Amino acid sequence: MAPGSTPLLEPVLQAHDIHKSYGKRSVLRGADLTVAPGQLVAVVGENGAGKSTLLKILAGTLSADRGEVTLSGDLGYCPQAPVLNAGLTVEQHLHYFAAAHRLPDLDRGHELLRLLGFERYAHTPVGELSGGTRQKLNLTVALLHDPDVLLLDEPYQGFDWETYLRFWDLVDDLRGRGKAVVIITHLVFEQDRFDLLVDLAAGRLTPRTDSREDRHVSV
Ligand SMILES: Nc1ncnc2c1ncn2[C@@H]1O[C@H](COP(=O)(O)OP(=O)(O)OP(=O)(O)O)[C@@H](O)[C@H]1O
Repeated sequence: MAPGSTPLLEPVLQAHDIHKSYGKRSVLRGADLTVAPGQLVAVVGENGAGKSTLLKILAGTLSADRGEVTLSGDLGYCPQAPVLNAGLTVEQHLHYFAAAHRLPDLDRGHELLRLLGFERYAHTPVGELSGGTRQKLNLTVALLHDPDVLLLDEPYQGFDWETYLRFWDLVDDLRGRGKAVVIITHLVFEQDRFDLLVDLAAGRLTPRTDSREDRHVSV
């Protein structure tokens, strides 16, 4: 069990003793994390602390040198840099990813376009979108198959205030439906939104004791 993390429900995501170096640069040195269904977790830390590296390892797009990640259920991952095709429209991305996830229709995709306020760009090629709108599509793609665990790497970069608020409505809805959400954030003012805040420093994760975790797990 990760220090300070005591979910009552079976974890949907567990990382144990994760180590990762880039050449001689040791970034993760025994990072542990346990996430329960419906838990909203913030990963905070200085620039270069290894937050994105950790998320990539949790998402399975980067291998750890040592340690183990256990996931139950579907995963959605929103990386910092959108992996989108500039020549395809927003709608074409929905089709592509819906097919990849074998979804029967685009209903959830269209709902996300509406919720994030960018339906008017449905037929615009990604190469012509603003950075913030590309980020909305990046998030939509991660959410499309309604995954059980969501890993979001600074997901609201470039969002205007209205979209930022809509983003949190979306997260509240996910959390209320038992989805686990792990978010890398730098924004100090939003930290009381989370059930659990973990600090990444010196390659290890340390839960903050003043998080809302106790409140959450007693619900
Ligand atoms: N592919 C790579 N090759 C070599 N070094 C890397 C690579 N990716 C990241 N690093 C280094 O590993 C360290 C951790 O990087 P990472 O991007 O995980 O940090 P971060 O906490 O997400 O930073 P930020 O808050 O600036 O986004 C940094 O020193 C970075 O330069």
